[in-house]
Amino acid sequence: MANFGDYQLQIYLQGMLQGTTPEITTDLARLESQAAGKLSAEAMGYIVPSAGSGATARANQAAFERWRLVPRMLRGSTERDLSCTILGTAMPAPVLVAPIGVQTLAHPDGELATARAADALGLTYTHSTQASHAIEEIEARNKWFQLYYPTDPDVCLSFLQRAKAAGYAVLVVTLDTGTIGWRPADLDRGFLPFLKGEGLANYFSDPVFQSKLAKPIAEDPGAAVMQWAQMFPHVGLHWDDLSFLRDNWDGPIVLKGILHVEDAKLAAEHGVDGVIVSNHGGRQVDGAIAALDALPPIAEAVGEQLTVLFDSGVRTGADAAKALALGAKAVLLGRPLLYGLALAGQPGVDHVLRCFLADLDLTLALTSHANHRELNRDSVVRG
Ligand SMILES: Cc1cc2nc3c(=O)[nH]c(=O)nc-3n(C[C@H](O)[C@H](O)[C@H](O)COP(=O)(O)O)c2cc1C
Ligand SMILES: CCCCCCC(=O)C(=O)O
Repeated sequence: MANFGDYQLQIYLQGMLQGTTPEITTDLARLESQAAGKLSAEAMGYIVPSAGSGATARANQAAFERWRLVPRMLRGSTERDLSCTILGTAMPAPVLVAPIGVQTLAHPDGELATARAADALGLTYTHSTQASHAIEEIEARNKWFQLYYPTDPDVCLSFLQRAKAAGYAVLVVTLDTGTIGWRPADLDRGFLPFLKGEGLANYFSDPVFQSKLAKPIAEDPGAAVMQWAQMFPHVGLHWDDLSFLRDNWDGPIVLKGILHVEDAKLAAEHGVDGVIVSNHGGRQVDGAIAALDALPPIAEAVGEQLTVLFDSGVRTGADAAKALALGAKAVLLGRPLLYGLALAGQPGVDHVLRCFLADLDLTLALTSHANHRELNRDSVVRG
């Protein structure tokens, strides 16, 4: 059996034997500056920054710095097994592709490339409601659908039915983006891709959405964008609204954007199957708690009842190992994949995923773990 860590040896050998080095950095924290050379200022302004002063994104990084792994010795395994089954989806590693909208901002192939790269490794790809490609266009064996719950129930139902028909296994309902956060980098440029009609593929391809327009989209695209702008903000969404999803989606439901332990308990009471502890990579509430700091109490409170997943600021194998030790069953990776996409399309995403999996695998090897399930609260200390 091969280990994900073998990618490290492959890179060394290519350097030594063929004299070639990776075109894309292996340091995921440096990807951002490398991608900056490829992306327009508008795209960088949308993708990279966080809400407001950036305090939440900084807090995410600081929290990972505070927690430290405590390596064990002499109990490791030559072969590591990172496989797991999350909410019925078999995965080769506890790593998923986070839902990311409007990926054609980064590369013309957008979500098609990201999904293919994930699929080639057997990883799960999560498709955003705000994607540049429609639900039906995604080819991946393991795919989950992320819902931004539209205010129009007919359109919402249509999304659920389309996702089910297209083979999406799990519904991820994002709760932290009832409306867009205060994002100065975009505001200063007056730029929001959706208002240019980008990232609306799921809406524009939707027959129910189309039926609500006075004219076909091709004849009046501006009116279609405005119709979307009416349906997207949903700050009035309430716990009671989840029953509509439960009634119309027969697979697992995961709530994304949970940070408060009471909300995690409410999630369990409302019959969902999992939560993603996330602050949206710091893009929504400036000054919010670091996602990693929110994880331990939530995992403790609902970890037995719900599948607890994690994202926001994960950049290294050590970051993933810390989140897993603190109670997450798997982590989702966000911006680094978009940077890989910007740099080289599908092969760029593939490289980033392989680097990340290799780093996680080697972290387990070096801390004497045969698999990620052995990580627990004793594997970390808070500095
Ligand atoms: C450009 C961009 C677009 C995003 N679009 C979505 C989206 O459509 N739906 C969603 O639930 N989260 C979205 N997210 C948030 C990610 O799913 C994830 O929570 C976040 O990126 C994790 O933090 P990280 O980027 O630090 O890894 C987006 C993030 C970025 C950077
Ligand atoms: C009108 C805002 C839509 C945001 C959708 C994409 C997203 O989640 C992001 O963080 O950006």
